[in-house]
Amino acid sequence: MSLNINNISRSFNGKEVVKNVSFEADPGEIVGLLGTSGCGKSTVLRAISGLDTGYRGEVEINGKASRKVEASTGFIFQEPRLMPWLNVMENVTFGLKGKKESKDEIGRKYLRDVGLAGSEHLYPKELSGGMAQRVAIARALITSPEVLLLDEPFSALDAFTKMQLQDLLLEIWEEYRTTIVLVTHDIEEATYLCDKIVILKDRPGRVGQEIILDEPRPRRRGSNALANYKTDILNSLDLSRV
Ligand SMILES: Nc1ncnc2c1ncn2[C@@H]1O[C@H](COP(=O)(O)OP(=O)(O)OP(=O)(O)O)[C@@H](O)[C@H]1O
Repeated sequence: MSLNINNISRSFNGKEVVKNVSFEADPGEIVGLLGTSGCGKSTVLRAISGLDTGYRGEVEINGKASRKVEASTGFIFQEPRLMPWLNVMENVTFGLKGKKESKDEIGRKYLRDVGLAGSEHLYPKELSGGMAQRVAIARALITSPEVLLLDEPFSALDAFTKMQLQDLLLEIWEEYRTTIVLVTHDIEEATYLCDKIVILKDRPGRVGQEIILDEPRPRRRGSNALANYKTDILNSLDLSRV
């Protein structure tokens, strides 16, 4: 599905925090929303998601204006937000209708996809942070979303788990070709994952620059090409001397 974000502005208590933000995501594209803390990334994502409707401007999904949470949209947040009284399988299949056996069969497929086969009966308190976030990814995928909105999904994880889950996200994207909008403040993450990076800057937040990453996958972390993109981003954020 395509996304057209047209001139989104948002004020809270009379203070504008995001101003005239516009960008597009083509079907199957991974678009990063990158910027320093407080520049309005989550505010823009909440407008796209339909969770917030108090903005000016327009969000178009496949060419159609939308101001509600669409069934075709999946969410992954910074914290997994699992229900502690439900086990892994029950958390993942919670939103599905139908008989338990058929729900469990679908659940097993998505748990396999995220590398959690065999963990169906564990409860959230028995999971590591990375496992819990894998459950959250499976829960988002099980509704077959055509758009995935990710708000700093890996920022609470240690560096190694973060890299594993970034690769998992790419594997999943290879299989489902979902359109993805990823909010992040992690420049390495953005350059490793994204086809396009929309840089938000200033207060109120506005689009500073769009960077197209014309770089085939699989990408190599630490490659010169990605380092060059990182320099471009730091320059765009006026952070190259920090
Ligand atoms: N519901 C709200 N009520 C009042 N102010 C808000 C609300 N939501 C966001 N803001 C303000 O809007 C600004 C942008 O917040 P937002 O969370 O979108 O930034 P962000 O770029 O995602 O930051 P971070 O990277 O730290 O999560 C901040 O100054 C924040 O305090």
